[in-house]
Amino acid sequence: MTLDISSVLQGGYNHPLSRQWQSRRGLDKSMFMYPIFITDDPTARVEIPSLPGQCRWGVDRLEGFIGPLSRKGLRSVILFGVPLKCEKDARGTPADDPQGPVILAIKKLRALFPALFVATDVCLCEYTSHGHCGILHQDGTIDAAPSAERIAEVALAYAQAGAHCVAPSDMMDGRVRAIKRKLVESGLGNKCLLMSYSAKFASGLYGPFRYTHTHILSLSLSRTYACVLLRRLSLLSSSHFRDAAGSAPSFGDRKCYQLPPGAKGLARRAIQRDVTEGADIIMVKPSLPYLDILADAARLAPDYPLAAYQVSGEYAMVVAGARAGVYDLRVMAFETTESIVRAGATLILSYFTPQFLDWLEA
Ligand SMILES: NCc1[nH]cc(CCC(=O)O)c1CC(=O)O
Ligand SMILES: [Zn+2]
Ligand SMILES: [Zn+2]
Repeated sequence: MTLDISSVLQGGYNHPLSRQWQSRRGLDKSMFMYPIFITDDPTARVEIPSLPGQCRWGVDRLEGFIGPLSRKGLRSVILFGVPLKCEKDARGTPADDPQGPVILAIKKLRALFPALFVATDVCLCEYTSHGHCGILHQDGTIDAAPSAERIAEVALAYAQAGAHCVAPSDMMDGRVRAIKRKLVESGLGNKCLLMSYSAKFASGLYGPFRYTHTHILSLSLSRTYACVLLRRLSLLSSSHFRDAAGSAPSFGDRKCYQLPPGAKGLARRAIQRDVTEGADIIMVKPSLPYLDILADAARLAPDYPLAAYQVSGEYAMVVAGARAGVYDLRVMAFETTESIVRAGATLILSYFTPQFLDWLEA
């Protein structure tokens, strides 16, 4: 029996919030999905200097952190694992460790906040020894089929732990179909939403995010590949040094899977591909430099909710400009967000979410 994943629609509107995302409307609280960083020290609350106002949180802190936001109208979060103590390997084994921070956080948030929509970023880079988002051939290039399969396995583990939504951010070929298939086969096809980072560009704007994964400035990360040390010698500019202990690859870059900034055609093809592979929500990332892609996505996939990720570097830019006295923070947070909605987004992944809960208070 072949599995017809294109017949499965219910996963996309199983939740009251995902039903709201089906229609286009003006800015409101339910459009915001808040990205939060969960680390493996249960009591941690560590500020992230490059992302002012954002912290890495331990699971024991989630009640105190999310409780007040939930009372202000927070509807959804997306979880990013920041493992700092685990043993990383070539296949990203800790990604679906039942005792890992993401799975524990899913369970905790579901139990504490029944009305909160819990999405999880799905990627291997935080958990692989080489820091790439997939599984590699001996020569260091991406091995597509096992990468998609492994990512699907991790997504399934998050869905089984109770995630309402799994969101693959790796940009591996075939992973949307692999994930959807696994969800359907496991009886979760009509329960768990698949939000695909469909058009994710190889952007300089992920800098602060990679820094969120930085524990100590250390050069002792991965020694799996012979070329690493050699390459590292040429990568010791301050910015690469900073990335070195985070989720940044220990050699090479992500340009073989994330899209080149000028590649409108590839972005359009990736969006259409993910639609046919069974995505329930299409995402464009970053947001502001790619509003044309967002508008294209709205035309290419008019029948789908459309997400935009205003990424760490965009947030940092808005905050930095405000701190430098260039403009008012609130004015620019609204202006950038409104432009994203105008371009066609029905939901926004935003580090400004807590502020908007205050600002949108009627
Ligand atoms: N797959 C990892 C991942 N998932 C989300 C982001 C960026 C999020 C942000 O910058 O806010 C990244 C960084 C990257 O691809 O290098
Ligand atoms: Zn990744
Ligand atoms: Zn590569």
